[in-house]
Amino acid sequence: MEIADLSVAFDGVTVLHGIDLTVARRETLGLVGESGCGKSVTWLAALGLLPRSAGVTGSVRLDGRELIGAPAADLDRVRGGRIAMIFQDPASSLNPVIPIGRQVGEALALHRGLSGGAVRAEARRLFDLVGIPDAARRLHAFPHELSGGQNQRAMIAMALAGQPDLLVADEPTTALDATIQAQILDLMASIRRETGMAIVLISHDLGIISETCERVLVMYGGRIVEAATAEALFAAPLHPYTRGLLAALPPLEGARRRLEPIEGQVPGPLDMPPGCAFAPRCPHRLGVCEASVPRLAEIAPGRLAACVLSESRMTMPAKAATA
Ligand SMILES: Nc1ncnc2c1ncn2[C@@H]1O[C@H](COP(=O)(O)OP(=O)(O)OP(=O)(O)O)[C@@H](O)[C@H]1O
Repeated sequence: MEIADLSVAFDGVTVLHGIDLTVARRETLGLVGESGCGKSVTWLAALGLLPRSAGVTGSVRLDGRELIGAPAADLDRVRGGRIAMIFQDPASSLNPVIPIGRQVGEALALHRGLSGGAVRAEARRLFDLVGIPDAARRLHAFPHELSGGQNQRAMIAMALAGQPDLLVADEPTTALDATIQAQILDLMASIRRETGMAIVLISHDLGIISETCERVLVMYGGRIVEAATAEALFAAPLHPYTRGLLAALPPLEGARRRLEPIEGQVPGPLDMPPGCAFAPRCPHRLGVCEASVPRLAEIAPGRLAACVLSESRMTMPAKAATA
């Protein structure tokens, strides 16, 4: 999937500013950033799921075919078929008055053209695959009869019904407790290994991203501010915002240290500063940062950052760069 110069405005106020990103087959891509930075809007816009009133410009291509402005019937085939999306709160995404088996069955009929016994057999296979115990009985259950973790597994089963090439998971485990969270992430990883589908994981949690994703995009103020492999990003983050996110994370190993919060708050779309959106919170800001928006530049192969200081950071010893 190739997204180019994707922008979104609500009531004339731009919230997403020219996003460029690609997702390759079988890849796991993480999208991270604080609340309101545009993670969800990027994907809702890409899949044509925003309200009609939203102004969406740019290009979203799947295997070269443009999705922005594509006929509704084409988008219906893509959504759920080629690309599936799961959300934070399974209970609000599932229909509360329809047994979950039937909801999975509808997806199987729509995207795979199955009917009758074939639907029941495949729904059961999918429930087994996502680890819902006693699948035959649970297919008849309503969402309120299942736990949060089981409902999220049912959502994943529904997402898999169309055999998608790409699964976009928007905070899929935020509503779940820590052990169930780990199980759901393991489940997604094992399904990816089996099916070869790509996964885009949207999360505000860098820990989850580091464990799950090969490549990471960091978003701030409706823009991508850093892009790198997970390994490079966690070893030596370039953008001061990424460094701030990492400094605010409790270390799992080594000596305990005081966590450093990022002072201030993410600016809303109406009070976006004129230059770099992070400048008002940045401990290293220069005059130039407040004057113009820094370009997302390739600092090294596969490493992009939108910060005037990132080039010099790249040449600094790692210890100084992360300080
Ligand atoms: N339907 C809408 N109408 C108006 N503004 C919206 C709408 N949807 C999102 N926004 C605004 O777009 C911006 C980006 O929102 P988005 O939901 O993409 O952020 P996010 O990074 O996914 O945050 P979160 O982690 O809280 O979901 C925010 O300022 C939000 O208020």
